[in-house]
Amino acid sequence: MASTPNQKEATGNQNSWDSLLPDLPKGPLCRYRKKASFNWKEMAVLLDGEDIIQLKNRIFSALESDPLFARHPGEDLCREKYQELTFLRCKRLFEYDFLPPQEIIENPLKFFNMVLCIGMYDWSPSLQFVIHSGIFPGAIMSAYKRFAHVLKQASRMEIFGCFALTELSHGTNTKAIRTTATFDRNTQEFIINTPDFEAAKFWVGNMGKHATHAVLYAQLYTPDGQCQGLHSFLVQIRDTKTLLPMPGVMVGDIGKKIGQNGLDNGFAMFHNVRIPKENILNIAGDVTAEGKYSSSVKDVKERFSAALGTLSSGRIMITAISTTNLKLALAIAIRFSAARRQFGPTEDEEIPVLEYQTQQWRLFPYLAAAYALDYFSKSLFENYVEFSAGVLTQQRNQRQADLGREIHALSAASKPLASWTAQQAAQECREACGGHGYLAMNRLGEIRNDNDPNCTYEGDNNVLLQQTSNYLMSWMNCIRDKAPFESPLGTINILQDYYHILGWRFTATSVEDCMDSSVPLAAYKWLVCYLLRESDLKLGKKKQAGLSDFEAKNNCQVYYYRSLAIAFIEQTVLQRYHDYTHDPSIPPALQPVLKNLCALYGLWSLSKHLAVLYQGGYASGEQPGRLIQNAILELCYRLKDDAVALVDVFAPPDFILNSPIGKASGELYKNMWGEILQGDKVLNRPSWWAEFCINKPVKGRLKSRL
Ligand SMILES: CCCCCCCCCCCCCCCCCCCCCCCC(=O)SCCNC(=O)CCNC(=O)[C@H](O)C(C)(C)COP(=O)(O)OP(=O)(O)OC[C@H]1O[C@@H](n2cnc3c(N)ncnc32)[C@H](O)[C@@H]1OP(=O)(O)O
Ligand SMILES: Cc1cc2nc3c(=O)[nH]c(=O)nc-3n(C[C@H](O)[C@H](O)[C@H](O)COP(=O)(O)OP(=O)(O)OC[C@H]3O[C@@H](n4cnc5c(N)ncnc54)[C@H](O)[C@@H]3O)c2cc1C
Repeated sequence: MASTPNQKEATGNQNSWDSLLPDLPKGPLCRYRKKASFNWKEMAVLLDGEDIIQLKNRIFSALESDPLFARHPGEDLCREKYQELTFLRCKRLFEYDFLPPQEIIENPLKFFNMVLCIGMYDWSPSLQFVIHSGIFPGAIMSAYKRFAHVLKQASRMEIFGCFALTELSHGTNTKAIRTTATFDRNTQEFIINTPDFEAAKFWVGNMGKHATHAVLYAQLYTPDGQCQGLHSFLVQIRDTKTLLPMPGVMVGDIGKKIGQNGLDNGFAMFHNVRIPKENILNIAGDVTAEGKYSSSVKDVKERFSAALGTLSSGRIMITAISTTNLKLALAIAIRFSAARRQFGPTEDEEIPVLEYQTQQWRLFPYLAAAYALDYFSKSLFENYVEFSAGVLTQQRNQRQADLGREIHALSAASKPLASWTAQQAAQECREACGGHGYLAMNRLGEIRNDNDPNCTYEGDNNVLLQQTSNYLMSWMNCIRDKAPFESPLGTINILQDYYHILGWRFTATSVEDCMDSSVPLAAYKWLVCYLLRESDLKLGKKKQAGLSDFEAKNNCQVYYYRSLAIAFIEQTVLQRYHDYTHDPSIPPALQPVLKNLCALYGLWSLSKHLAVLYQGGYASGEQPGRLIQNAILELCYRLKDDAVALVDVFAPPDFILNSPIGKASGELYKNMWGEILQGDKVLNRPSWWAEFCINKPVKGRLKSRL
């Protein structure tokens, strides 16, 4: 498989890099580009590999030359028009057929990258496309023999898919979903019903206007009146020839959102809608012709996790989507900061705002996070591909089950980490660009608003973190019993040394010591063990005080379970990135800057836990806190001359980035001015000019006379 995150060596030479990646235009940013310690093209080839770069080029240039994707400066589309355009663009993606199935099978990372490339242009068509051709088929794949024809129809866009789990009154709490699917053995059908409007399916992407078929989650009832729990079904909701609702279905659009308004999120209610028996997606269980429930998974909890297993792929993808937003925002803010000059040491010399310590400290840790999270999301996706291969080949061994649990625990925390990081970064980048950051044409508002739901969909971040902390707590018995244990990906193996690690202390004595990521990594290992111990003690105390399991766990979240899950995922991201950046096969010209990024990511993330490091005795006295702070500032300073080249590595072409202040030339004023003047009716007299010039207000006419 080409272009994996495990690829360690940049292939080729200057000529081959030049043929893959064109030179960037000359301009004010050259000053920084010349000072960079590395060749940005070599770095791009190392991180993505030639194959993925070629795919990206193919997609970007197709979009740029297609009038349907043309950018219209100053245009303000109404929602209806934006939804229509999004659908036309999504349809056009089928015509391009960027990735035939064989290419995806050979390298699934290409699918992952395709979604991100289209998203860099605009998330609405990208998400519409991925819901239909990723989430919808992904959810029915496990029953694929039965549904081969549906997958074929979906691949030709003869039908259009959505994924309908959430209801008006329940989202994260999936056990409380109330839509019912009752088996009728006389007709061999399921009857789908929505008990009342609060159980209407709600928020469902593609359902508002276009979807003809839904993967629908409902409580399965057998003829004996027993509820067999949450199952998924394939249900037709609109006629494929007319797009009118099917009999018994009421379906509509939920209205304007804070972002992603090209995408049609919808609601639906079902009244005695009959679907054939075969339309159950028999991942967790099935019913016989006589109406008896059968499942190869005997444990109810395991059945529940099997029914929700498909959500992990979405959470990994959202980790990458958020990281992509992080990159877009940083590309704009860092290029702006390198070109924008304000104040200076003398009256006649103004310096780029990137030279200011505060600007570096506000932006560079996010730059480091973008590199670390990018590596992590790709590597987790590869883990997921391995897991999926096991599901498709129906492997039912212990390793496969353990791998599913571990990936669930990782993705349930990496989605919160990445989406929150991008959310905070988008705001910081907006402010880092001053007033110009607030101008819609510069795109930071769109990035911030389109990123926002990443914190909520596919499970609310705060609730998902509980899944990760539950997973970590589940190892406490093994730890106490000193029983041997390990996980398939090895992410919890540090807990084997739990007692030993709890005795570790901060030992660095100079800023130079802290320049390597091994320092924050050791601190993180201690932090995870410490928070695990404290969470366990706290839970024990709550239970002893007579609280039920439910209450006890709820009262251990803040400062304990929640912090534990966050520390664990940060440690895991850092560990993977540390291993990658320290691999001897990384080209020597690239290794120093990558190591600086890794150390900065580790120290900056760790600095948010300083209070706990002191509280638990890992750090004491003035020195540790001071050293960490000074090391962060030193690393920011060391990265200053590399920052522009580091964003050149991941910034898409100007047309895709679509931000005058973020263009590669750095000619921010020319670019902004040009765009403003291209706007429709910029210089026109307003159509309501007479309201000022002729119809003068009669002052006080409407004043109350009571
Ligand atoms: C060769 C092979 C090639 C393969 C190629 C692969 C290519 C793949 C491409 C796929 C592409 C996919 C693209 C996706 C793109 C995404 C873009 C985003 C677009 C936005 C769309 C938005 C869509 C939605 O929002 S849909 C609605 C989503 N809703 C949710 O996520 C609901 C969240 N809630 C829950 O998941 C649960 O209710 C939860 C987790 C909160 C649990 O609640 P509860 O407290 O009731 O249960 P527990 O007791 O905690 O759990 C019981 C048990 O189950 C385990 N479990 C739960 N979930 C999972 C899981 N996903 N996997 C595994 N196990 C799970 C849980 O851990 C418990 O286990 P224990 O062992 O008992 O602890
Ligand atoms: C843009 C967008 C697109 C979406 N697309 C789809 C789609 O295609 N298909 C689909 O099925 N769904 C979709 N959804 C729905 C989405 O999956 C849910 O909104 C999400 O799972 C969160 O559920 P909720 O809205 O019910 O939040 P709730 O669970 O009601 O959460 C509300 C608040 O309560 C808190 N909370 C809840 N439970 C707990 C707890 N146990 N402990 C502590 N705090 C708690 C949460 O942290 C949150 O702050 C979409 C949502 C959005 C915003």
